[in-house]
Amino acid sequence: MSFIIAIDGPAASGKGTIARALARHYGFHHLDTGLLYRATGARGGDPVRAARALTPEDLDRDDLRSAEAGQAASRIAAIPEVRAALVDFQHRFAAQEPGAVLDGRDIGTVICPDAQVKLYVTASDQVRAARRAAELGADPAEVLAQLRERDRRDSERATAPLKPSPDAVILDTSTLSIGDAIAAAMAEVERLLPR
Ligand SMILES: Nc1ncnc2c1ncn2[C@@H]1O[C@H](COP(=O)(O)OP(=O)(O)OP(=O)(O)O)[C@@H](O)[C@H]1O
Ligand SMILES: Nc1ccn([C@@H]2O[C@H](COP(=O)(O)O)[C@@H](O)[C@H]2O)c(=O)n1
Repeated sequence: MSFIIAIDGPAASGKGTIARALARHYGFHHLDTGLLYRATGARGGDPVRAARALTPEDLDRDDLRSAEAGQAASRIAAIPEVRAALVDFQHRFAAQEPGAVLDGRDIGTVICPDAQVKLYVTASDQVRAARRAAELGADPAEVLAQLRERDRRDSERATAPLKPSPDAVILDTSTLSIGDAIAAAMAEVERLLPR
């Protein structure tokens, strides 16, 4: 049986950074599930049709990391039929041996409720905005407003809202360096990894 690490959290909390490091360390497959929603939004047209037609190549587009693509993603992510169209791909990805790390908003709650490790990675709004602004070379105040709008939309939607699974370990990275955040996440995996 594949070993699944589910990592959820709000925008720019550092979940992708941790997910990539864990996948590299353990030799697991990694899926940034936000890319599915970003690529669906970037396809344009009817979002449900776009989600159903998504191919792995769509995830390689080089315009998916922009703030605009993030906003478009969070709008179409609130549509239940869009989410339903993306479930099978995520389940197949998670089933790969020897294990998989998926990061997103609903991995521990909806997509992989039986994941062996569940982390909810968070950080203060200001810290997240500063990190994302530095990454994009953007204005921190503008990024802060966008993050808050996206988090509100993601948390308040009716289907698969952003929230920690009751059995998730909460990891607040506000005052942690990247190395310390990865070490804290790895300590949790080590506790639960069968030997
Ligand atoms: N602990 C940390 N300390 C400082 N910078 C960090 C830390 N963790 C992540 N970062 C930086 O913050 C930015 C956002 O991190 P990352 O992309 O991992 O977040 P995310 O939660 O996956 O974002 P998204 O929701 O957009 O997918 C990146 O530039 C990353 O290098
Ligand atoms: N499991 C997920 C992952 C993402 N979303 C939505 O996509 C937007 C972009 O995600 P990033 O991780 O790339 O920032 C995000 O704001 C969510 O609306 C989702 O709904 N479920």
